[in-house]
Amino acid sequence: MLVFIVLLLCFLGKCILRMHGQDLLSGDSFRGGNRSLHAAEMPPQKGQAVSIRTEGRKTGPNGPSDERLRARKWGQMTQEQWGALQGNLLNTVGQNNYKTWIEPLEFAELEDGVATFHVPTNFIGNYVSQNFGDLILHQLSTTGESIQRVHFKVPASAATAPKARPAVSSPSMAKKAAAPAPARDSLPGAPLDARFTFDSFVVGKPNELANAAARRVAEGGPVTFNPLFLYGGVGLGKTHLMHAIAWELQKRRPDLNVLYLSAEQFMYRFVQALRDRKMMDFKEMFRSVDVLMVDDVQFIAGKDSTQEEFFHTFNALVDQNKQIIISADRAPGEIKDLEDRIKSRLQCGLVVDLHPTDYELRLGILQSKVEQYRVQYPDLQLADGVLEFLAHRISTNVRVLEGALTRLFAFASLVGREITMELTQDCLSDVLRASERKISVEEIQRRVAEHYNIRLSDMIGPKRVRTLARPRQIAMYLCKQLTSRSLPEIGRRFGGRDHTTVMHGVRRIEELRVQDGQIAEDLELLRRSLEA
Ligand SMILES: Nc1ncnc2c1ncn2[C@@H]1O[C@H](COP(=O)(O)OP(=O)(O)OP(=O)(O)O)[C@@H](O)[C@H]1O
Repeated sequence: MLVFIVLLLCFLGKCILRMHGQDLLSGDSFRGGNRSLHAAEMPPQKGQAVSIRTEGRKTGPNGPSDERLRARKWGQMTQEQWGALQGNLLNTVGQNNYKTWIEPLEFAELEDGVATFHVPTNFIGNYVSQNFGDLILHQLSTTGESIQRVHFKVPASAATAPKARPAVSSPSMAKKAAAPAPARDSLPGAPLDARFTFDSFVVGKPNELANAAARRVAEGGPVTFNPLFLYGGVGLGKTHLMHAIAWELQKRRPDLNVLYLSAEQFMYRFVQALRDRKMMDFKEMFRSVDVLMVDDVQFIAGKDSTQEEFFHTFNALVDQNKQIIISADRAPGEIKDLEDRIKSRLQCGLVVDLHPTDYELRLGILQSKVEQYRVQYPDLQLADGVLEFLAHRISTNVRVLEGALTRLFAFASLVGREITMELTQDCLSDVLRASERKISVEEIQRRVAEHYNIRLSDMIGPKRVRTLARPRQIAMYLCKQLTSRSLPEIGRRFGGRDHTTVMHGVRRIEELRVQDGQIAEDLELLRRSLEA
């Protein structure tokens, strides 16, 4: 009997303990006991109460448990740490990449060595993972936390939100968008660069037609030409103009559903839809836009299924009288491996090319960038002639030109010096070498000989009379300025002269350039004709 009573008491005691435990667990739930340390380090989920599960742990009814307090502290610390790391990332990836790819990331949680970030779209997630994943992991590891992996995901709340899409999809606009939040996962568009507007686009002869056509489309009036096809070489402003159209349309016609994306993103979305068996959603989404802008369409050349889908999307939109704007690096007819039926569709509207920049346009772009830099570097002095020099020397593309100027300003501000010609040549020696026009020594000799009306043979011959020696020195000077040849090489091409003779000639012309207006004018004329 005694044994029975003891057993009964034990059983009742266990029941009471278990009930008590469940009561306590009803307020908060906890994660597995064997991972209790890690669970206690879990940061709170965004927008929710802390959700940490464990077994057999208790918390008082009047306040959070120790674990919960620790979890909060950890969460705050991590957000702070992430904030600090963002600064490092900005320095490493540059402002443009940062704004487009890093800024939209929201730190969500750290669990089992996996740091999770929320991203507005799967596309951004994949892009960041592929291009900046290692960098972010490296930065996170500097905090001393044990992090093996970074993971990017679209938050569930965004994926299940009602389907709505802003007129133009961009992270900054997505941030501005009022509730209800758009279904970010359904946004296939690429972020727009806030700097690429019509205001910041410098117009010159080479791009005036493209600019005018882009502006017309950006008015959002009745569709007059479809598609607008912009093409041109690398870095000539195609993307800039497309973004400018998108921004302008957003301002003027916020009712329109504008979608900008690269052909690569189009393909990516298409493949993803196939994989997820969501082709109907894909078709519906692309057919519901009012303005479709596809950048770098040459990318889909040779990709049969993507071309097929693009073709149908294109036709469906044109049939509905929806505006399409396409860009490519060459004219439709010249895109290799692009189906003929697509080529002919692309030629149906207005095909406009952006010509390579000329000196005046390059100078205009540099001047406009310098105005922007004046705000950032108010104390920096810029010597006369530097912009003209850069506009002359860097004619490859605007991207390189801009990059050179950015570097120059950053460098000058770091060393606290005026931007002189000498500093420019030092700081940008590699860019200047790389973008050197392929002007040959022979071409210079020929032009100078023509200009001074002397025989080419006299240019390289032994005679030293002033009427021949001066043009020869001018030609040597121009060879030094406009080619990458060394002094000994130049000497060899001038009838096997010694490099000291070339050096003397170059110095003499440098002096005369300042003292003698006629020589300065001749040099300018010759340089222009050689660079034309
Ligand atoms: N006319 C212009 N005025 C001001 N900035 C310009 C102009 N043309 C190009 N740029 C600048 O040059 C850079 C490169 O331009 P963009 O990216 O639009 O070139 P792209 O033609 O699309 O090149 P890619 O073929 O490589 O895609 C951008 O920073 C852009 O702002």
